[in-house]
Amino acid sequence: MACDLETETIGDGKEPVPADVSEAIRTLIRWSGDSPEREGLVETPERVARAWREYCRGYADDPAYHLSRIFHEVGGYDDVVLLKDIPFQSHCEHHMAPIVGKAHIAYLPGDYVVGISKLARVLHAYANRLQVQERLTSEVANCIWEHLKPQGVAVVIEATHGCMTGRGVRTPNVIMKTSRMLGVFRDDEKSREEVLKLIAS
Ligand SMILES: Nc1nc2c(ncn2[C@@H]2O[C@H](COP(=O)(O)OP(=O)(O)OP(=O)(O)O)[C@@H](O)[C@H]2O)c(=O)[nH]1
Ligand SMILES: [Zn+2]
Repeated sequence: MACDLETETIGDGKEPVPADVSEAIRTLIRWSGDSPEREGLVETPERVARAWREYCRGYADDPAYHLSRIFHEVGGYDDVVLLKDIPFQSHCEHHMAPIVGKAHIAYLPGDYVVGISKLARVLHAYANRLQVQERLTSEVANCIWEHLKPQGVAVVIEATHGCMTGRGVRTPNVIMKTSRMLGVFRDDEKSREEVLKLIAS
């Protein structure tokens, strides 16, 4: 599969769409109450199919790859590194509706640090899949813990779920918050309080 990890596109955006995928989307349009033969909808099945390949590009992206280039020399820096307010989009695995939010990723280095963009890349590699917020939070934290081997990792995610705002209970402006603490941030209350304060600041 052609996946350019730098620009985060899949193929050239014009790859052929299998006939059964287009037909499935035509069926969905009919089920929704419209006609797939209507002029404005004729090319929609292929557009939707390609859009979904793009929303789900994380399946072709190995999160661990982004943590394969780590640095030993940090000039004696031994305090928390925080990447705050990283915007992301995902889709919930129950309704395939948008999850939109921001993530905060912090770690206390052990022997290594990583280029900060890589933390956001790990997030997107997992977010661009069908998800539940709890698993997304855990997967990001576990990946950093396993591959960067820090003393602690804290991942906090705040997001709104389209399946709650646009359908179902139809309750707007509700934010779901999840957090996953590992190492020192899990075991030591003072360290956890410090990192949460930094995230909230
Ligand atoms: N814990 C959790 N729940 C989620 C997430 N995304 C969506 N959900 C919920 O998943 C649940 C699925 O419930 P079901 O009863 O199987 O589906 P449903 O009948 O469409 O539920 P309603 O949304 O209440 O109409 C809903 O309560 C959603 O709000 C998530 O990331 N984490
Ligand atoms: Zn949902």
